[in-house]
Amino acid sequence: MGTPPGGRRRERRRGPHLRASRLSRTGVLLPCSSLQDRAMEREVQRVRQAFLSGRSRPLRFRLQQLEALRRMVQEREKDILAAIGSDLCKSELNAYTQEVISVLGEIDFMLENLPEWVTAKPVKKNLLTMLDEAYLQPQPLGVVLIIGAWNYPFVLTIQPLIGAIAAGNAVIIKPSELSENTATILAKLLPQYLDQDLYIVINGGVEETTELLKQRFDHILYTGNTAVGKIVMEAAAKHLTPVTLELGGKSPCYIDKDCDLDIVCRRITWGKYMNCGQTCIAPDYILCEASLQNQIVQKIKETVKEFYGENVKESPDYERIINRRHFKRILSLLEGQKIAFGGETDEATRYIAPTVLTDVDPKTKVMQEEIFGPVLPIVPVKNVDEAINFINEREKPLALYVFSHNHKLIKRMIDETSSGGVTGNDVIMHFMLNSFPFGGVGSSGMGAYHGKHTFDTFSHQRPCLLKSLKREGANKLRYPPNSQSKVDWGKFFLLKRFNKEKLGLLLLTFLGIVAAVLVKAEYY
Ligand SMILES: NC(=O)c1ccc[n+]([C@@H]2O[C@H](COP(=O)([O-])OP(=O)(O)OC[C@H]3O[C@@H](n4cnc5c(N)ncnc54)[C@H](O)[C@@H]3O)[C@@H](O)[C@H]2O)c1
Ligand SMILES: CCCCCCCCCCCCC/C=C/C=O
Repeated sequence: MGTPPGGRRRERRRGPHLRASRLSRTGVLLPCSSLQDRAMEREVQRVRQAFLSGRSRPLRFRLQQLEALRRMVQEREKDILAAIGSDLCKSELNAYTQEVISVLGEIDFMLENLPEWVTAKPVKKNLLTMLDEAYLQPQPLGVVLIIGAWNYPFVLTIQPLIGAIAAGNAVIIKPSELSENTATILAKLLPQYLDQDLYIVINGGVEETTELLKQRFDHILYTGNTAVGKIVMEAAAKHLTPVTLELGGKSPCYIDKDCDLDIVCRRITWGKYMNCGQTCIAPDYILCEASLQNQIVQKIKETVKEFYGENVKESPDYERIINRRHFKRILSLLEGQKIAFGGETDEATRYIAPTVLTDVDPKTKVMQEEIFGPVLPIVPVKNVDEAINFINEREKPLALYVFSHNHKLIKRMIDETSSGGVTGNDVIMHFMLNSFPFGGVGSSGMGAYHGKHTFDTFSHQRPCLLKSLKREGANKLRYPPNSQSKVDWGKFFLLKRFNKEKLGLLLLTFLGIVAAVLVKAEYY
């Protein structure tokens, strides 16, 4: 079990940390001034120089760095779990299953597949290029910036890093300052295990992030809220830097009448109250027919007792809200609502009990913003058609959940709505399958990562066509002066069409057969 949150004392500690405006890389503290701005520029330059040295590119080096990262996670597991524990009041066991397992799984997956992914892939050729070498070569983008989130401060920062290293990039990692213990441990440990010039951690708050975003990167992957996502994208646009934005939204959960409510409620209770509701893909609210409401409340209540015991506050499996600002924000969402159960709070420890709201009016505040806390509104709808309309009238969510025995209904829900990802008859679990791209759509984000998708996100698929300096005769067809005959040849080579009235038809046909045979021989 990590250190329990220290209430006001911890809040005070976090204040000066931000005001001190420190750029800390391996413990370097700098005064708050324009000197610091230049220091930021120099740091990014230093990383770029390291990238330009070319040493991040060889497969052997990437594999070594990934193995070193795995060693770091294994050897310093206790420190990492303690840091996550202090930030979110999370037990070691929960920190391990919710964060460390995914990181280790992702590293293993990369190590296993990277040799194949980095290999150039031949592409299909046409008649014009049949004698040439044509392939796609994945190449690193350069210096990438990863801005992590605080709610799963380890996995949401390190998982993108794994793919960025695998793709051969240099990386600047900016952990969230809200999860300050994990930010500190990352700044301490990563330089002990990874190349210190290619992969650096910059810690700080809004001021440092703002300064960092003025620099030029070759890709930025940001995880966090939509408002800051727009700031990141605007800053990136100044350098035409591509972005991956892993944002949030209100992920709906539709419960059909035809289902096993005991199981449904157990799964929803797990996904909603895990990490005290601070999960980007947590079910945000429930849509169901009014007749189901009371049963759902009763079953979630029973499950909360089964999971966390009589006294949730004492459970090692129940976390706390990250800070006072978010605590107060969530409390404000309860105003005027019908609390079916839960609702107990404790400001000193930022505890909010698992809470369910019933008969929620969609116009109220709790239905206007992502809750990101342990509050579960139930919005009654007449039927699945109304549920689909309800979802489609709102911003596209990061996740969608639908529970039913009726497979056709689930398929219909998928076909007629949009969201980053979907899990049918469960919640959260699509995050755990690394063959899926993880990301949002519309206001829940753009781009995706996990597994090969992270490698692709941080790579450029470079088309390479290698020709010979011989065979100039065929190339003359495209040089001026142009003629009808050249056009006919062009049609033949590129459109596989030829003018039947023209002489030479027989010759073209013959050539066509020869070319087809050659292409086939070259391709297979
Ligand atoms: N898609 C995902 O994988 C994912 C994962 C985690 C969280 N999220 C989303 O993140 C949201 C909640 O977390 P949050 O940390 O964004 O909320 P937050 O508002 O508490 O965090 C603010 C963060 O943004 C930074 N920030 C604030 N103003 C800034 C500015 N002007 N310029 C640069 N940076 C600035 C801060 O430094 C801080 O790190 C939710 O919407 C959640 O769904 C998404
Ligand atoms: C023994 C079974 C292990 C399954 C563990 C599932 C843990 C789920 C962890 C979810 C992590 C969610 C990441 C967050 C994304 C956005 O905030």
